[in-house]
Amino acid sequence: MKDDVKKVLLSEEELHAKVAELGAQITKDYEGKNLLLVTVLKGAVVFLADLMRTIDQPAEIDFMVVSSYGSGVKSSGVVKIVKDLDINLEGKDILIVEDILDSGMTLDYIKGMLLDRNPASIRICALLDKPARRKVDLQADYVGFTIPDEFVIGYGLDYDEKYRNLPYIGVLKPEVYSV
Ligand SMILES: O=P(O)(O)OC[C@H]1O[C@H](OP(=O)(O)OP(=O)(O)O)[C@H](O)[C@@H]1O
Ligand code: HPA
Repeated sequence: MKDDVKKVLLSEEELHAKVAELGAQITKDYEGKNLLLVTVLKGAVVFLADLMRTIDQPAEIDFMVVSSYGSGVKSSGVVKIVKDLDINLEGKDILIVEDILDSGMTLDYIKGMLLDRNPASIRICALLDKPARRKVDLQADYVGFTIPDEFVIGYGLDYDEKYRNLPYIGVLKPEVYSV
């Protein structure tokens, strides 16, 4: 698998150090709150699994599955919910845990939808931020790394559903895309 990788963008060590830093900050900020970590499958599962163990507050977790209508969520911004959250959001302090904020269309839609359910608060924690591709005015409240406009894989992120199990974040060789 590593023969397909052109370069390592973020090593396992860099990822783990940053996740610990984010977890420490979230621990402070959510003292005495009703923290609910909301994750959109599948890309963010690896980040969530690591992050939640660095947060020293009693937290709940819940998952959503979304998919795009027709020509794709990234261009249209229209998202269909395939699996909704199980937990009632009223009074909860929601932290949406995402692997990457790219165009921002997915998160913009999800944040708006969750806001309608009367949570006490709602914030976004994105491991990666690719601001060069943003199409909506949306920023994460917690960002791990700001990255250049390159397609990245690993640590949960996929290309064609593969490479999620790479323990680091890398960039694929161009020939992998063209086969
Ligand atoms: O900011 P955007 O341009 O909307 O892109 C970000 C979204 O794209 C990825 O999900 P994807 O649709 O690839 O599904 P996955 O999580 O199952 O990989 C990622 O996990 C975000 O949810
Ligand atoms: O760079 C990326 N890699 C994988 N999935 C993604 N979804 C949005 N951007 C990316």
